Amino acid sequence: MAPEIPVNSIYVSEKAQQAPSRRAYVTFLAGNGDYVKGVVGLAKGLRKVKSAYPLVVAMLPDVPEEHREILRSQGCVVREIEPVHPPDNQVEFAMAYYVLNYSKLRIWNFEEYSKMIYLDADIQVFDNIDHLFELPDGYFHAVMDCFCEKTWSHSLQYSIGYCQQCPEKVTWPEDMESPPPPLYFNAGMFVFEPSPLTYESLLQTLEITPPSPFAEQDFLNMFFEKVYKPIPLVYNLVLAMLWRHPENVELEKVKVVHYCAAGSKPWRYTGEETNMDREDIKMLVDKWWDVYNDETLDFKSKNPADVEGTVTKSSILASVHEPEITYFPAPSAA
Ligand SMILES: O=c1ccn([C@@H]2O[C@H](COP(=O)(O)OP(=O)(O)O[C@H]3O[C@H](CO)[C@H](O)[C@H](O)[C@H]3O)[C@@H](O)[C@H]2O)c(=O)[nH]1
Ligand SMILES: O[C@H]1[C@H](O)[C@@H](O)[C@H](O)[C@@H](O)[C@H]1O
Repeated sequence: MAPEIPVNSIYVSEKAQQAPSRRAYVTFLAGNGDYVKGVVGLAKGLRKVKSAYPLVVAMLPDVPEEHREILRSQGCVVREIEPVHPPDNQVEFAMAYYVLNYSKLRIWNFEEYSKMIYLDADIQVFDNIDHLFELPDGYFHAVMDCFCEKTWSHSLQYSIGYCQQCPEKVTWPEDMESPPPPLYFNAGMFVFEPSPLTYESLLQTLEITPPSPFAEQDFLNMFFEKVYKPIPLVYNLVLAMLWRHPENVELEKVKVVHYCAAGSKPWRYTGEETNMDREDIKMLVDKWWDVYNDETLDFKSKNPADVEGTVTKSSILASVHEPEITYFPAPSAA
């Protein structure tokens, strides 16, 4: 059950005036695996679209120093965070490693920033989205998710074929005990205001909230239910939308692509998984690589001392592997 959270309880800190210097993008990085490539791609993507704001990388202590160095050399602001653990519970996460993502809650404590745009490391920005910093404070802005992929098979929505992307196709049965679920966002991209009070409230609420399959995504949906404001899907194209709801997608207008469908992470892409052989997917994966491989997008520091160590960047990146989870025990299945 969602707690009652009136709009004014999303604390907007007094310091949260919209000074441009206090705005930033923020992403999350865990482990010694290959998601660092996603962050490098994202940093270069933001540079390509001439974003005016820095990219902060909130990272767990298990990110190795050489990966931190790569990110600094790409102009990122490296911020170490402590892991956040959900209360013990027997839950089967949609993907076992989703337990890591509760640590994202730490970004509400980045109070030197007044407004931030969170982007997962498997996101690429193909058009400037700086204007989203102008969205009104006091809300949680994000794109509505789709419930049609197998990762949703634990849910009632999936079992009856209901999706909020096309609520008239399979309507919510009248004889259902519960009302249709509230609008649900994908937590790979959102606009928010850091605030120590919201941060404390998030952590305290987490302590009494049992974990659930989509980990922090479910939790944030519950916590911010009353202040959630959907934004157009061009700001976070969840790739499954291409085959589940093509009528809702105008691909040429999409600004932000989220490579979250199984098999779609560009740096692991083989084309073999279901739906990965589609022309639109191949085009989007190629587009990601074009940005990643474009050396003209590498950060050019004004201070030569800052770029020390960048010579070995390519060789380090070429050798990074899929992540090993070192910080959290694997969650037990229900
Ligand atoms: O080993 C890892 C695993 C994940 N991540 C970070 O965690 C993010 C989320 O992981 P995925 O991108 O693999 O997850 P999905 O896109 O499938 O996840 C969706 O559901 C998750 C539920 O926990 C989160 O809400 C996430 O933001 C949302 O897009 C990554 O982008 C990355 O920033 C790492 O740094 N290292
Ligand atoms: O929010 C989720 C998440 O991003 C998963 O990675 C994806 O498999 C689902 O389709 C999506 O609804």
